[in-house]
Amino acid sequence: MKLLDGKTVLVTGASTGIGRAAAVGAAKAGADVVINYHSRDDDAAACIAEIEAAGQRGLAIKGDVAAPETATEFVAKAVEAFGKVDVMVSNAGICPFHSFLDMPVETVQRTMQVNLLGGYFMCQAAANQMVAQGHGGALIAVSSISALVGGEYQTHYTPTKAGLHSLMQSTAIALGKYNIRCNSVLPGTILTEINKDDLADEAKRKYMEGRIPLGRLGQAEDLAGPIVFLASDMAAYVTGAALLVDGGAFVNLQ
Ligand SMILES: NC(=O)C1=CN([C@@H]2O[C@H](COP(=O)(O)OP(=O)(O)OC[C@H]3O[C@@H](n4cnc5c(N)ncnc54)[C@H](OP(=O)(O)O)[C@@H]3O)[C@@H](O)[C@H]2O)C=CC1
Ligand SMILES: C[C@H](O)[C@@H]1OC(=O)[C@H](O)[C@@H]1O
Repeated sequence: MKLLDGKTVLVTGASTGIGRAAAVGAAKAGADVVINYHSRDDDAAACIAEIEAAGQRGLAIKGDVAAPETATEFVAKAVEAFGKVDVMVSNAGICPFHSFLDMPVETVQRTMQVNLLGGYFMCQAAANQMVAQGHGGALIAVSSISALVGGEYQTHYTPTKAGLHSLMQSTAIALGKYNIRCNSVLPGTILTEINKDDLADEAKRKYMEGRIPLGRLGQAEDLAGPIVFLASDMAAYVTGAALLVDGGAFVNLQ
């Protein structure tokens, strides 16, 4: 018996990085998995191949999470294909690093729309489906350590991560009566496409590594276990929680 046997798990932003690791991790734990992605057709197809190699069914649906209708379509197509939705992992996100004083309006708006509003509408669409099904479910938002601490070039980004953290707290209250659990994971610095350019700066990368008690930056796969746990019945009494997955970076003051 695997942790997610019989469950249908939806993951946004799963063509690469943390979303892909979560999708493949869910499949390895026994779930059928439907993924959303924005632009990387080949990577999305490769993710589905990994899901199928794990012996599970997979389906990729392209769409921009910034548009509310992407969420309702994503959930509807998942139900059409696999009959139900048990878990929504709202992961899609962007972080175009930029200084505060000259931050372009469009960059702020796009970051808010993708990261926060995209997460809101995805969780709302999944929750409506779960309520209609009548047997509970789990929402998991990929927030960030950046929900708790700031970043000089992330003034448009960190509020979206704090917002997702807060969204899971409020939805935990709103949806508890339906046995829908709502939690967030708070990754630290994880080596993915989102920060490839930022961490190409050797000095910055070394500095970030030096802040981490476990002595290394994270890999996308480091998030798979925590996400599978929160999706599973092992976490049946966990809701409104936020799980730091940061190698200890947050607690490392001195
Ligand atoms: N890496 C890190 O250090 C940390 C990351 N996070 C969060 O983790 C999440 C995943 O990031 P990560 O894996 O690192 O980054 P990646 O850049 O590797 O992956 C981002 C994923 O999001 C998708 N995506 C981007 N924009 C949209 C959109 N408008 N609609 C649908 N999908 C979209 C991308 O799709 P495609 O490639 O097809 O365009 C891709 O699948 C983000 O929310 C990020 O904020 C949190 C803390 C730390
Ligand atoms: C993209 C950044 O490297 C990454 O994003 C986060 O949310 C983390 O806090 C890191 O800053």
